[in-house]
Amino acid sequence: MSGTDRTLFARPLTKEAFAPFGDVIETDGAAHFAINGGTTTRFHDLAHVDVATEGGRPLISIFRGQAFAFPVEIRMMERHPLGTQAFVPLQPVPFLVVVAPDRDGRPGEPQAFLAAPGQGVNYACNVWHHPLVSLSRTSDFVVVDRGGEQPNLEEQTYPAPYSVLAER
Ligand SMILES: NC(=O)N[C@@H](O)C(=O)O
Ligand code: NI
Repeated sequence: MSGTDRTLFARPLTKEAFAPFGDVIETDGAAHFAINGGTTTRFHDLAHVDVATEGGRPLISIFRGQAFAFPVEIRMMERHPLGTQAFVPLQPVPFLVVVAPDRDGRPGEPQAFLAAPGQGVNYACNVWHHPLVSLSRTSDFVVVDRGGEQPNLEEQTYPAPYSVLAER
């Protein structure tokens, strides 16, 4: 954190840095092998999808996210206690990923990551995150998450907003 005490700088999204919050979905460094007679490469098992808790089922949806401009105000966070949630852009566009550790049932200080074109994310179960933040232009994302009858959305508002800047 730098600048005022509620200013964040987005840092590059990497598997290592994001590991406490979930998976980075990307071909770089992924296990892969040729299939279909060598005409296709399968980048295999890129994220841990967990949506079966309490009878949940996997949903595949498309979110069309409107573009935000920096500085991005982070006023609230949410989480999905019963399942993971993956976002994979359908076009090679950057987007902003904001997550936070849990602090006694509320989101702690947020961490901002800039997903590069070609990257996606999979939030682990019950991880605090900000709803989709597209950048540059309205973009479509394939979203894989949990369907079921039980409530699976918890939201918390920060006492004061954080402001995310693109970079130092
Ligand atoms: N609410 C909803 O379906 N979207 C959020 O979960 C989100 O993370 O964007
Ligand atoms: Ni969500």
